[in-house]
Amino acid sequence: MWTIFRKRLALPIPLRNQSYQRHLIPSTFCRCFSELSHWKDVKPDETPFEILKQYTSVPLEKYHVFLPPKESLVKSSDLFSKRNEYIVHKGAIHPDKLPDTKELEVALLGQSNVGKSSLIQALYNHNEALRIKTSKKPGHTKVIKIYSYPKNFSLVDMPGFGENMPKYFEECVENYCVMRRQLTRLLLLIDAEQGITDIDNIALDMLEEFNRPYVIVLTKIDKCHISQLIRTIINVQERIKMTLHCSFQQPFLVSSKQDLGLHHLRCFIAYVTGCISIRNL
Ligand SMILES: Nc1nc2c(ncn2[C@@H]2O[C@H](COP(=O)(O)OP(=O)(O)OP(=O)(O)O)[C@@H](O)[C@H]2O)c(=O)[nH]1
Repeated sequence: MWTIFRKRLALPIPLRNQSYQRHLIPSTFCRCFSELSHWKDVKPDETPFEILKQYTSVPLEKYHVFLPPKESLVKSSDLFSKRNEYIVHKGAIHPDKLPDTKELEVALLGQSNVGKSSLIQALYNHNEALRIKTSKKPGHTKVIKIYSYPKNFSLVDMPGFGENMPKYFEECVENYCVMRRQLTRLLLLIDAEQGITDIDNIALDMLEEFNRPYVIVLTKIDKCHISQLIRTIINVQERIKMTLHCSFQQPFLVSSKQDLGLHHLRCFIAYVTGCISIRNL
C-alpha cells in the first residue's frame, strides 16, 4: 500500500496550498505573534487550548471536546507515574514476532523525527528506567517496541515514515496496524509547525483505509508560533470534518520538551484502554 502512496507522492496534490490556509485565518491572528514565554505558566491540568483562547477570537472550544474532570486527570497521571512497574519488551520488525501481551495498545505513528519516542518518554514522566533513545537524526527508530504497564496498557513506538524510512516499513508498521489484535488506538503525530504535509496526507489516507480509530496529535508546540499553531489546528480540524471518518474529532496538542498537554493525553489513553472510566464525558 505504501508503494502506491509513494507513487502518488510524486504527483501534485491539489488543495494543500497556502492560499487555502490563509483563507481560514481571521485578521485577529495578527496580534497572536508572540514568543515562547507564554507557555511557561501553564498549569499541569490546563490544556494548551485554554492558553490559546487568550490569543484569538476564533472559538477554539469547539476543537476541544475531550474535557475530563480533574479527578480523572489526577487518576490517569498517577497511572503513568509507577516508576518501576513498566516492562520494555524486545523490539521486532515483524509484528508476528512481538510478544502476545494482554494489555490494550496505543501505538504512535508519524514522520521520522516528529517526536514519537520523546512523547512516550514524556508520557511516562521521563522515567529513566525506560531509557527510550531519541535522536536529532531522522529514522533513528528501527523496530516496533512495546512499553507495557502490566494489567493496564501499552504504548508502542514504531519506525517513522518519510526521511530514512526503513525498506521494510510496509511489512513492519503497516502489518502491525492491520493485524495487531491488542491495538486499540493509533496516534498520528504531526509537527505543529509544519502542519499536514504531503506525506502526512498519505498516512491519513492509509489510516482511513485501515478503518481503525486514530487520533491526531500535534507535536513540538513549544517551538511553534502561536499564530501558526492556531492555523494548524484549524486546518487539521477542517480536514477531520470534511474527509476523515476514523479520526477523533479533537487534535491533541503536546510538547514533550516542556511537558505541555500531557495530562490530557494520558487521560485519553487511560480512558480508551479501559483503565479509567469518565462519567458524563
Ligand atoms: N522542541 C522540541 N523538540 C522535540 C520535542 N519532541 C521531540 N523533540 C526533538 O525532536 C527530535 C526527534 O525526536 P524523536 O523522539 O527521536 O522523534 P521520532 O519520531 O521518534 O524519530 P524517528 O526515530 O526518526 O522516527 C529529538 O531531537 C528531540 O529532542 C518537543 O516537544 N519539542
